[in-house]
Amino acid sequence: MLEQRWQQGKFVCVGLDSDYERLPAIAKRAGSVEEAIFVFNREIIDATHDLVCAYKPNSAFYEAQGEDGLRALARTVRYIKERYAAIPVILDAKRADIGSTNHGYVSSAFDHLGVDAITVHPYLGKEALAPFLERKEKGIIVLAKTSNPGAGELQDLPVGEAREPLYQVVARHIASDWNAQGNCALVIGATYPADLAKVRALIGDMPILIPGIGAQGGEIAATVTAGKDSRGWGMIINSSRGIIYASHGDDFAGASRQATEQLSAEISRQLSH
Ligand SMILES: O=c1ccn([C@@H]2O[C@H](COP(=O)(O)O)[C@@H](O)[C@H]2O)c(=O)[nH]1
Repeated sequence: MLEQRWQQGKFVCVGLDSDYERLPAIAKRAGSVEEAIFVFNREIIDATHDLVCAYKPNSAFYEAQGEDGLRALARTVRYIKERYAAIPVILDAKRADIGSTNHGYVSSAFDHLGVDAITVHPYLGKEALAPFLERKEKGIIVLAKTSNPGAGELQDLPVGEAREPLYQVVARHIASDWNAQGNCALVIGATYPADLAKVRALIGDMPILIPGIGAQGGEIAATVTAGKDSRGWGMIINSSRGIIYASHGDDFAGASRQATEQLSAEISRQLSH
């Protein structure tokens, strides 16, 4: 699914981090919390669907609203699947536990919610993540170097005989060993372009989900230079707040389209250099 989108020059992932408290008044007038979040998402999806390579709802914003939020998330995923079936949906939930518990996370995300991919953290190791990794028709996107300022506290620690930073060890393990089904990808923050380049050199053409553009300070030019694969593809470049809150007025959907178009055009410009 991603390759089809990349072939069309689409690299932007719209992060549906729909925080009820930040929704424009016009969306809140839709009624319940569930309805407001769903309507907000639907308008943004309808306004951006032809520009994106993926949508990425972050489960935190939906869980925060209890049952209303969870119903809005389920309706949002269903809406994308029914209207825009070619667009992958990534659930950003950063799951992972011992193997037996992971079966529950897998059923919840893939069988009930119906998303195409999920983010997980690697801390419990390949054995524990087997229930995710075995789902060869789904994408398993593993955190390697996150975008936050404190990411290096653990992720940069030198490990093993070669004293390699931990995030590089994680990236190599996943590319060489965990990816037997060809369904893995990595998360590398746009805020660390030098590390992004190092990881790209280690993992070949494996996809990378790249958050941290815009609100967190990541720059497009450095991200594209460091993140593109040998085909000039391989990037899922996420922007959440920069797109969905581009306007807080009645024109929020149009503004989200404009912000997506701008980001997409900037990525294309960098790719053509
Ligand atoms: O390293 C990471 C991993 C995930 N995220 C998530 O991506 C979006 C970023 O939102 P912006 O508003 O574009 O900053 C959000 O859902 C994060 O939880 C990340 O930022 N960094």
